[in-house]
Order: sequence, then C-alpha cells, then structure tokens
Amino acid sequence: MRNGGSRLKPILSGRRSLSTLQHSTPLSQMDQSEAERYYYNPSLRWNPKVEEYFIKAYGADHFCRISKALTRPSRYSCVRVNALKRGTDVVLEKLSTVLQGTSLEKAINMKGTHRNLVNKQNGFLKESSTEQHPADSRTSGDVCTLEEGLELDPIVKCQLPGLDYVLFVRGSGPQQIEYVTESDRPVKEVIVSRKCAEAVLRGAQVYIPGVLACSSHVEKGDEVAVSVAIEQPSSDGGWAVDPQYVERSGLYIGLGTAMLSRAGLFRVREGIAVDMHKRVFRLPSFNDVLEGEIFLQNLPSIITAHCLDPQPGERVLDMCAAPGGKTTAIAILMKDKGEVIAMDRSHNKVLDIQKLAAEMDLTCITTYKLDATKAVCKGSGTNGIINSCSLDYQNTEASALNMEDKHATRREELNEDATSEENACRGQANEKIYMSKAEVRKTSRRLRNGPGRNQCMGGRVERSKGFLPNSFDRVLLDAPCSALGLRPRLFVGEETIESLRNHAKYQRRMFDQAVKLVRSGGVIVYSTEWLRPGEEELVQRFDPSSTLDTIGFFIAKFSVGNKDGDVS
Ligand SMILES: C[S@@+](CC[C@H](N)C(=O)[O-])C[C@H]1O[C@@H](n2cnc3c(N)ncnc32)[C@H](O)[C@@H]1O
Repeated sequence: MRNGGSRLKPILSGRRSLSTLQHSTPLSQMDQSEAERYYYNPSLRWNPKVEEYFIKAYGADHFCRISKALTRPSRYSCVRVNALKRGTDVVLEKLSTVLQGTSLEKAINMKGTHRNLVNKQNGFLKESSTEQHPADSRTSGDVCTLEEGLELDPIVKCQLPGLDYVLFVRGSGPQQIEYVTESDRPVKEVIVSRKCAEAVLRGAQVYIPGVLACSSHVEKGDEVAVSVAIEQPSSDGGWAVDPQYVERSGLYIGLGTAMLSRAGLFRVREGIAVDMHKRVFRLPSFNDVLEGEIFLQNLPSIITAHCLDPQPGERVLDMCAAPGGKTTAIAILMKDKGEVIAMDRSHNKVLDIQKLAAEMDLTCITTYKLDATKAVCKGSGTNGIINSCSLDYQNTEASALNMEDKHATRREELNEDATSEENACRGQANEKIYMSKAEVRKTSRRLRNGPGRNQCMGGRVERSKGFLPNSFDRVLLDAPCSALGLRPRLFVGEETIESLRNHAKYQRRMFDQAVKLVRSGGVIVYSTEWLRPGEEELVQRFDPSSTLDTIGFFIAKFSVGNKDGDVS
C-alpha cells in the first residue's frame, strides 16, 4: 500500500457534506499502481503504545495475526431463532426458500446443492446432494465441525447442547472482484464511513447515512465501487477521516448498484444507497428477512444469555441492555413468563430495546433509562423499583435530564447525532476559521461513523431511580467495552492503554451494583471484550485463524452465596 501521508488533507477541508470524487483518467491510461488499488487488505492502525504493549504481551507474530484477523468478518452469519414463534426447522426451511429466491442466494453460494431437507443428524440438518463430499462418508453418530457442516450445507443448526435454536448461514471470502467497466471508463465510486463498511462486510447494504462521498455524475442504477474511509494519522497527532483522501489502495469492499443519483444521495436521509451485488466477503443480508422470527446475533452473545440460564417466572435484570439482543434472548428462554428488566443509559437506545421486544412479540420485558453505576436505589419502596418517572420525548432535546445525565448520555448518543446539522456543520467547516475542540471532535466522529440518527427518536421512556438490593434472581452485566474482539474492525487507534484500563474500572463499578442487586443464591453473568491489558493469559489461547464471529470475548458466571460471604 502506498503511503499517502503527505497527501493527507485536513479532516474539515470538505466543502460539502457529501464530497464529490473526481475521476478523469480512463482505466486503460491509469498507471499500474492506480489500477491495483482496487482490492481489500486494510491494515489495522493501533495507538502506538497499545501496539507496543500487546506486542510485548502476546509476541509480535501472534499480535500481527490477531490484528489481521480483526479486519475480516467471520465466514458465517449466526442467526438466533425466536423459538416462541417458530421451530428451528421451520425457520431453516423458510430461510432456505427465502435465500434461494433472491440475490442472497448468490451471496452464500447455494449453487450445486440440491436442497432436499430430509434427514436430521447430530444437530445439523443434512440434505441430499448430487455432489459427494468427504464429510458425507462419516457414519451416523459422528459429530462434524461447524466448518464441515457449512461445507455440506449453506445453513446448519448449532450443535452445542441447548443451542438448537441457533442457525449458521454460510458465507465466503475474500473474493477477487474486477472493478472494470465495459466502456473502459473509470468505475464510479462511493466512499462510506468505517462503521458502515464494517456492517457491509457482514452482509448489510450501504444505507444513506453511511455514505460520505460520491463520484460526480452517478445516476440511479450505475455500478459503483464502494470503498471505506478509515481514520488516518492527522497533523495534530490524532486521527482523522478525510473522505476526499485520494489514497484508497486496499480499501475496496465491493461493487454495487446506486439506488439513487448523486443528487438523491444528497437529498434523502434514509434508505438503501447502494445495493451491493459483488462483495469481498459474501454474507447474506438479513434486512427485512423473517422479521420477529430471527435475530442476527454473534454466537458469544447467544451463549452469554444461555449461560445466565434464566427460568420462567424469575425476575431478571439486564444492566446494559440496548439494543436488546441479549434481553430478548433471555425473555425467550424464560418463555416470556416472569419479568425481564432491561435498562440502558441512553434514551434512544432504550427505544431500540422496546422496538425489538415488540417486533419479537415479547411482553415480559420492561425498559428503563438508568445509569448502571447508580442502579441500586438509596430509598425504600415497593416492587424493587423506586420513584420511576415517565418521560415523554417528542423529538425534543433531552431537556428534562439533569446535567450529569445529559453529559453521560451525550457521549453515548454522539453516534446517533444530527444528520441535518451535519450538512451545515461540514459545510461551514471551510468558512469557519475557528472551531472549538468539541466541534472538531464531533465532526470527526460523524465522519467516522456516518451521521447516524437525529437526536431523540421520539417515544416514551420510563426513567428509573434504581432498584432495591437483593431484588433480582439473575443479573446480566454485558458491560460497555472497547469491543476489541468483534469482527470486522477496521480501526482501533482510538483505544489507548488508559481507555482500555478505564473500561475495566467503569465495569467494576457496575459489577459492584450487580452484586448488591442480586438476591442470595442468585446468579450474575458478566461479559466483555478480551483484548485488554492485564488479561494476556486469556488472549494467548486465542487462535487468530478461527472463523468465529468474535475473536475475543469473555464470559464469567458468578453464583452468589449468602451475600454476607464472597461471590464465587
Ligand atoms: C455492549 S452494549 C450492550 C449490548 C446488549 N447487551 C445486547 O446484547 O444487545 C453496551 C451498552 O451499555 C450501555 N451503557 C453504557 N454505559 C452505561 C451505563 N452507565 N449504564 C447503563 N448502560 C450503559 C450503552 O448505551 C450500550 O447500549
């Protein structure tokens, strides 16, 4: 990859929110290096001190492999079936039909497999195929690995005990893609935010908020090459995204069809911007597929809820619950009987939990906006919930929040910030000689993540002042963390040694609250990322060649004794 450091433009140099990319050279006249930039091989940028620390801790080779593995998605998508609505076999058949009838079929390469769902064996739903596969020679009773299972069948059931409501859908990659046009003209381009690209690599389409820049003259229906704007070192010693930055070698994630003209991409605020038809990593998109019947979720997240082992009729607390993946898994395991209290610090995210619960037809979930570090109430009350008050936001600023909450919430909600403001903000960037550091940070974050949502989404959220000690049978603490370990990750430079350590300190405060909230004899499950200082031993065990969807995840289950003694 060429080093374009000297060609870096300052982050705020863009004149418009959606920059125009200029291409004038026909492909045939491009020099070799320019034509060769169309591939995918990003290298993960770390904070130098974190890199130094991890190299020392894990060894250069192991760390290099971890770093590379993080930039690639897993080779399958993991789907949790809403067992209260459908049986896994029914969903498996439905999914096969849905996938066969659409462009998703190509994505998972179903060709050559003649689906004839006949046999169930060892948890994998097997099929008769005209092609004999070596794994077919195994005798009844053999257990095949996930890799083998997916070789045989594009969709397989999980073999882990108790997890037969989990399906794996085969993907593939990296693929070689030809970025050429018939007319020998340079392919038109769309540059997307990093968060958008990470989702696309996992099978999503490119949505409008993720688009940062676009070639001129893109019309609806044009084929466009999609690349990602990743943070680069900036002149002030930090990191910055410049969607106009010309050095794009190794940052191409596929080809798609523009669903709108360039002008349309400027105008519209939501919807699909680019329908990806050639992906570097082929994984199906599950947008609008069997809504409410399935949920796309990483395997460790599913295992976390499973590990909590919630029982029907119990009272369970999910302390950092949004968007509600684990909350809904817990409610389903409880057969929607009992009470799952799902809290999150962010108003909008609480709405996400409500939306997901409604989509899955789950009624035992109650949501609250509450800071998990203050989850134990000080006063007394009934029913374990103190002084909860109801707040009704209708697209207003969160003016009713006190300042402390407001700051905390703002940090979380920066990713959800204003689309309309963004245009103005970036438009003003050139004209303004002075911008406060906060404004620069905000703008930089938006360039990185895409504009996201506009303030509060509107909707009713209950705000709780906390719960009584010993009031839950089980508590899940899926603590906020660096998420280092979830793949794909295309940039990790913002994590410093200090921030990685701070996650642990913050989590400790939440864990102390969890211990108070669970009753004697109850259970706490704590889950977080793996890659952080002080836990080298765990990381040594990680195999970067694994195809798992999460390469660093830590789950711990604590049985709480008589509360006077220790938690074990
Ligand atoms: C790892 S995510 C949780 C994912 C979720 N458990 C799921 O499976 O869908 C962490 C969540 O913690 C929330 N959070 C961060 N700090 C918090 C706090 N002090 N109190 C409550 N929630 C917090 C964030 O808003 C974020 O939604």
